[in-house]
Amino acid sequence: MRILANDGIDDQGKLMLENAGFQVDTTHIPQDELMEKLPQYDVITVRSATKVRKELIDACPNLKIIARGGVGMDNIDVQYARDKGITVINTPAASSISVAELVFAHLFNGVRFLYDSQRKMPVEGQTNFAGLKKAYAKGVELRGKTLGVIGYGRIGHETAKMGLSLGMNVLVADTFPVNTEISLTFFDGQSVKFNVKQVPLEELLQNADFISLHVPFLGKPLIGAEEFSKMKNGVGIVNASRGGIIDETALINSLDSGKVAFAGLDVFENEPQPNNLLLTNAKISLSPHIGAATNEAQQRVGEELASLIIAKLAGS
Ligand SMILES: O=C(O)[C@H](O)COP(=O)(O)O
Repeated sequence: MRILANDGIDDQGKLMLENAGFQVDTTHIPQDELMEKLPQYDVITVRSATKVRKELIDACPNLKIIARGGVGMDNIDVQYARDKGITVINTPAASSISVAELVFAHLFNGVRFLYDSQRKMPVEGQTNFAGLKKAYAKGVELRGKTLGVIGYGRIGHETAKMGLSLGMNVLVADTFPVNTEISLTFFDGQSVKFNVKQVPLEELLQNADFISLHVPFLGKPLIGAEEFSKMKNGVGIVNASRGGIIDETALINSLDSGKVAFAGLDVFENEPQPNNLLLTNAKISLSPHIGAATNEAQQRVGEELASLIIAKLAGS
């Protein structure tokens, strides 16, 4: 059995697959060469970079598994592949903590203007230290503020948990009723139970000081001009889920008007070449789709993928 790990796989996961007798190839094959080369493989593992669309699936009649190391499967024609008898798997839980931590990196960045101060500090060796100190004197604390979590799946849950740990009040909005109880376990093993409050989206928009999005992209923005108009003045918003969930033009307008104080963006409508107006906006904290890009998350992803592939192919 040959496995193409086209967007890489953590060493431990690779080793597990090799120990199980699979040949694992980690050489990246460019998208336009996959039609020709993928038919030699039984399994392809991808992250979000490689697209596995209908034409590619049709070109690989012997493909047994498409394995997504990560959560979002919008780069794969999942139902089409399944209809052809191909197993499609992902690792929905492995990266939740890492994504939630990135959300807070953006939030801390936002409330203390780090995204802007880092751009301005090294001005040709002539940093206006006192001026900058004054410019960034009005930071705010997260503690005691209200965090609105839109989408309460695994990552939303982890984000809510971190918010509670920081002493934030947490509102969640989801299309389904959710279990609002959260148990926080500390290093000494003690657990304390807290509750988030589930509210309609509109109520969340009106009451949250900070908003974090954790929903899939369903073809049109969930947050546009109308939603921004309902938010508190000076709200901070973070999107580490999928590009397109926030209408980027509406976001820029809301930042310009001061309605939104700052945004943290890990994902963009146009990846890998986001709109330049976002990249150069002084009120946006930026990262290049790295929510799951930690050693720990990628190790968990690799091990989980390997286990799933081995379980599926064992004996076949
Ligand atoms: O859906 C995901 O798991 C995240 O967006 C991470 O995507 P990546 O594996 O391409 O970094």
